[in-house]
Amino acid sequence: MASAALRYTGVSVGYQGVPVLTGVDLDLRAGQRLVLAGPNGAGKSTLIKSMLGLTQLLGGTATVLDRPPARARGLAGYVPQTGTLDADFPVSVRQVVMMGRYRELGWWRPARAADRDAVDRALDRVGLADRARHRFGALSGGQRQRVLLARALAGEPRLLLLDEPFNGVDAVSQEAIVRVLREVSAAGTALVISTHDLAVARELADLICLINGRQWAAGPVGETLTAETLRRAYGGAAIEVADGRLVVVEP
Ligand SMILES: Nc1ncnc2c1ncn2[C@@H]1O[C@H](COP(=O)(O)OP(=O)(O)OP(=O)(O)O)[C@@H](O)[C@H]1O
Repeated sequence: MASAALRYTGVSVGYQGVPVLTGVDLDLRAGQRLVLAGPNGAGKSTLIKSMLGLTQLLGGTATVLDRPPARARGLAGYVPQTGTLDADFPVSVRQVVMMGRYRELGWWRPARAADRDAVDRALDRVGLADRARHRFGALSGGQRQRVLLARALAGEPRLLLLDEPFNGVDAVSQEAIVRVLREVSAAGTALVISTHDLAVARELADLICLINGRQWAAGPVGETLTAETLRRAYGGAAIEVADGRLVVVEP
C-alpha cells in the first residue's frame, strides 16, 4: 500500500518553458494537512495545478499518489478557486456533487446506489443535505464552495487539493469547511490547501510551504511561519503581534 500522497524534489513549474516557481521540495503523507502560503501571484495555483499534471514541470521530480502527476488526475479530489463553475448553469446541487462520481461511474452511465450514497454522505458532511434539489446558482458563495467541496469528497479521494477555499466565503461556511477538512484528514485523506491568509494557514496546517516565486521555507508551522521567513517570502515587513498572530505588511 502506497503511503506518499506527494513527493516533490527540486521542482520547477511554469508556462511555455518559463518557470514561475522553483526549488519546491514536498513530502506529504496520508492524513497530513499541507498549506501552501504566499502572496498573490506567488505561484500557489500553478503549484496545485502541477499536482494534477495541468501545468508544466520544468525541473526536478514529482510524484502524486506514487504516479506521475497527470496519471493522478482522476484520483485526487480538486476544489478549484471559486468562479470556475458558472453559477448561472442550470444544475441542481445534487447534480454538481454527482460529477464527483464520474471517475467511478463514467459520465454516460446512470448513477448506481453506491454513487447516490456517496453523494448523500458528501452533502451531509458539508451540512447541505437539505439543499440537494436547489439550483446550484441560487446558493450563497459560501454554500457553493461547500458544494464544490462535497463534489470532491464524493469521489472519496486519498488526496484532496483546495485552491483558496475561503475566498469570498462567509464565516459560517468557513467554519463548516474547516471542520470537514479536519474530519477528512483525521480519517486519512492528505490535504493541500492554498491560502494567502496566514491566520488560516496557522489554524489548519500540519505542514506549511511558504512560496513566492521560489520555496522560501517548508516544514512544521512553528519552524516555518517565523518573522524572518515571512519577511523574505513577502518581501515586506512581517510583524508578530502579541496574541501570537502574524501580520504581514506588504510593501
Ligand atoms: N496560464 C498562464 N500563463 C502564463 N503565466 C501564468 C499563467 N497562469 C499564471 N501565470 C503566472 O504565474 C504566476 C503565478 O500565478 P498563480 O496564479 O499560480 O499565483 P497564486 O499564488 O495562485 O496567486 P493568486 O493568489 O493571485 O491566485 C503569476 O506571475 C502569473 O501571472
